[in-house]
Amino acid sequence: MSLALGCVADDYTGASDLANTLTKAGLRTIQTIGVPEDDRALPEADAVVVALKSRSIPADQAVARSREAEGWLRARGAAHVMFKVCSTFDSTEAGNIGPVMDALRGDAGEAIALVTPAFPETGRSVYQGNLFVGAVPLNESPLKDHPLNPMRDANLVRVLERQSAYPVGLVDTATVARGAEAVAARLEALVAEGKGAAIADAIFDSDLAVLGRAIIERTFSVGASGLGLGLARALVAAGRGTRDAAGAAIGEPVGGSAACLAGSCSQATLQQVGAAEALMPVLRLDPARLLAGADVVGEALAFAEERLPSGPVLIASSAPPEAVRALQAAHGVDAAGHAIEAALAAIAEGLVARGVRRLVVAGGETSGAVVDRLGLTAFLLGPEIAAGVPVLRTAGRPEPMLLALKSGNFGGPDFFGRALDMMA
Ligand SMILES: Nc1ncnc2c1ncn2[C@@H]1O[C@H](COP(=O)(O)OP(=O)(O)OP(=O)(O)O)[C@@H](O)[C@H]1O
Ligand SMILES: O=C(O)[C@@H](O)C(=O)CO
Repeated sequence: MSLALGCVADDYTGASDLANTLTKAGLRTIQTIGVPEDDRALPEADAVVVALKSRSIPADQAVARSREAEGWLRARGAAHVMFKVCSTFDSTEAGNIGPVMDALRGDAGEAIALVTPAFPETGRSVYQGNLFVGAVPLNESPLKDHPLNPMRDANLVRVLERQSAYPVGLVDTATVARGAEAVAARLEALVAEGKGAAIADAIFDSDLAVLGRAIIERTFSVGASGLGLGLARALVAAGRGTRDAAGAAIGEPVGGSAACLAGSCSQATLQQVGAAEALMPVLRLDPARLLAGADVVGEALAFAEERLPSGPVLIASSAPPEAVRALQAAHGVDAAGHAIEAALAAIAEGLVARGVRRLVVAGGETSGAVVDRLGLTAFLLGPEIAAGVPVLRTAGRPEPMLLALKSGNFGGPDFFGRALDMMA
């Protein structure tokens, strides 16, 4: 395997989002769960996205796991490694974007990391270093109420400088508009100033194409799927891609029953769960009872077992911000989050034991818990359900499954129905 591009993603939904973008742009892409064993046979690929569940763990653990993933990718020919972060820069004051970026940049021998979470396809843009979600700055968007990492500052130069050991500069939109050479020159000027990273403005896909051309000969960058698009376009233009069919085939139907799990409390997911009530039986879990020791998992599996023969079900813990805050006040942010993730993962395992082979999961941390509990190790890319959300087919599992791992903020109100139709 000689990779054109290697990627280390800090959550599983983000990994599938990026793998989807790279596939559509013409790179044969595989998503692995964690760092594969050295003797693991993988299909030929132009790009590999190593998915980690490292966004919300202690920074030293995130750094160690990310460095191991980068080393695996470099050993398979990746000259450029992109650290995939959330398009809404999900992180806390302590990181983990800054600490992981500093470590991977050092391992890559890279003088400066270009950083941009811009992803115009989903309404994420960066202007003068400020991240916008749609028409509003990050700190005025629903991300200000994120259960694990509420985003309270839209200025990413400030945000990243608080997380990194190095000063952070800006490649502004006027520089990007002048093209790849101007961006490259700006990066060298920032290196001379002692900067270790640079937030790059990007509003349109064309800006991301400029950024991809400007850094493709560098060894390391940080971004969301938009930067992945820019890098992929630069690689395909240089003849490094295979222009493979963009996720057209997911192989033979996998059969079995279908189910949906939602752990995301994002505004988009709350709307999607509400819309799903018109399509299928929906069970809304009571996290307070779960944390009080009730057998919420057993009750949910009994609910599902009774109804799965008639069609899909949806089981959700998702709740609006005020309810999330009340539960966290009573039990703690991490304790509440981890307990609910573990419960949804146990429910997923029980659903598969009852014949589910098509599974839709909403939420990055939730997807990570579910995929780890099911012991899934790699995915092939299928067609796109919604921007940033592909159908995934398990690789290496005796009985194949189809999954959709939906980032909390992605997809329209009809997402669950649309996903199930495409996974039939
Ligand atoms: N009712 C609830 N109250 C409090 N926390 C909840 C509740 N339901 C889910 N959670 C927790 O909220 C967190 C949601 O994070 P998750 O990453 O799954 O979704 P997201 O952040 O919306 O998605 P993404 O990371 O893809 O943007 C998880 O830790 C989950 O356990
Ligand atoms: O970039 C995004 O917004 C998603 O891929 C993601 O990382 C959500 O957790």
